[in-house]
Order: sequence, then C-alpha cells, then structure tokens
Amino acid sequence: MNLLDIHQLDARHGLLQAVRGVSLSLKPGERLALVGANGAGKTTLLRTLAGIHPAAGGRVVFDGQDLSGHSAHQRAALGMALVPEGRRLFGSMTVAENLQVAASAGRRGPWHFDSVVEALPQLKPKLKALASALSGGQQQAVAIGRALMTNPRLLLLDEVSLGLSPAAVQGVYDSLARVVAMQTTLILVEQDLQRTFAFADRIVCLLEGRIVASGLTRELTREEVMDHYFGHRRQAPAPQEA
Ligand SMILES: Nc1ncnc2c1ncn2[C@@H]1O[C@H](COP(=O)(O)OP(=O)(O)OP(=O)(O)O)[C@@H](O)[C@H]1O
Repeated sequence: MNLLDIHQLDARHGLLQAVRGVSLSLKPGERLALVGANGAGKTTLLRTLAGIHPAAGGRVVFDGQDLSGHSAHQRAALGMALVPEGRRLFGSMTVAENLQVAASAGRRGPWHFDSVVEALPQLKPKLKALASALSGGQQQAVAIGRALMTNPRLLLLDEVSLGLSPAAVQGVYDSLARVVAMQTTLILVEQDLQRTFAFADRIVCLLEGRIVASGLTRELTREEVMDHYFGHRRQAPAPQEA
C-alpha cells in the first residue's frame, strides 16, 4: 500500500494557481525529489501537504486516511513533518530546547533526544547554545532534528542546502543518509541536481505548478530533467533555406 496518494491537488495564492492538478504516490521508504525552476510551486506543494497552506481542490490520502480538513497539527500527529525553507527555529531557545519542544507534537517511535543527537553529531557540542548563534549548517541540522523528534512517517524537506557552504551541505546530507537508513519516507526539494540524483529514488519535475516529468532516478538523465525544468523541448533543427 502507498504511504501517500495525492489526487489532483490544487493550491492558490489569491488568483495565482501555484499547484495545478498534481497527482502522485509514494511507497513507504521511497525518496522522492521535487525539482523545478524558481516559482514552479515546490514550496507551495510541500506546505499544502503539511496543512500549512490550504488546498483549493483535490485530495491527499496519507496511510489510507483522507486528510481533507486536517490541520497542520493533526497531520504532524499522524506522522508528517516539514523542514521549511529558512529553518524557522526558535532563535532565543537553546538547541536542546528546540528539539525537546517538537517532541510533544509528534508520535512515539525510534526518534528521541538521544537518537536524534546521534544522527546529527554536529549538534552534540552545541546543545546548550542558542539556536540563533549557530552557523547555517548547524541550524539546518537542528531543523532536521526537530522534525525527527516528531517521529515522522513522511519527512518533507524544503531546500535544506540553500545558502550553506559546500562543507555544511555535505554535513546535512551525511545526516540525511543516517535518517534514510531508518527507512524514513521523504520528499525533498533540492536545487542541486547532482545531489538530487545521488539521493533520490524518483524525481518529479514541476513547471508552473504542473508535473511535467516524472521517473525513476536511474532511468533519467540530468539533461532530460534540465529540459523539463525550464520547459525547453528539444527542437528539431530549422529547415535550411533554399
Ligand atoms: N505568499 C505568497 N503570495 C503570493 N504568491 C506567492 C506566495 N508564495 C508563492 N507565491 C507564488 O506562487 C508560485 C509558486 O511559488 P513557490 O514558492 O511554491 O515555488 P517554488 O518552486 O518553491 O520556488 P522557489 O524555488 O523560488 O522557492 C510563484 O509564482 C510564487 O511567486
């Protein structure tokens, strides 16, 4: 059985339709990457799944349960966790407090304070530091840790490498490798196609809110994804003038 089934999902910002008839399914343990140019609708789609942004149409079924009318809090309790773009930590709280406060929103499971810190060892020396005093990579690790504390069955990760140094990005992806070893199902929004290809089982490309390409990572090339990314079609050569 699928963990997630999205049927014809629409989402709007006022008059602008940011997500248009998106349908996709996810099996337990799958790693799906959402790619697309700026403004393609990736963030809106993740936020709509998490219940932070309202759907304008369609249905989301999570583990057989229709989530229509479920609040973000109810979705978190069922096992959906979003790591938002920009991290949104509680800057005046310590790292440990940021992690602990998330536990109350979630489910019971393998993730607890000690296992999260073990998966994110860069946090160990920083547990008593204020979140606002951390580097970007460390803050990103806290944001991932905070999501893990809810014991998610589906982890939604929005641009986790945005604005980080190459070393910090590597640290975040090393942590994610430890997370997926726990069979966590996830949807990842990532601009770096090299990372996407190395990490995801399946890629879905959005353009202007619609799915324009979808396939197993091993069956796609980066060139094919880039073509869809910007809505380019390979054009036949122009006929030669006589
Ligand atoms: N709060 C908002 N108010 C109005 N329009 C918005 C809002 N947020 C996003 N949009 C618009 O909705 C569309 C989809 O934006 P969204 O942020 O979902 O795309 P994205 O693929 O995540 O882009 P990026 O990679 O730049 O984050 C864009 O046209 C964007 O301008």
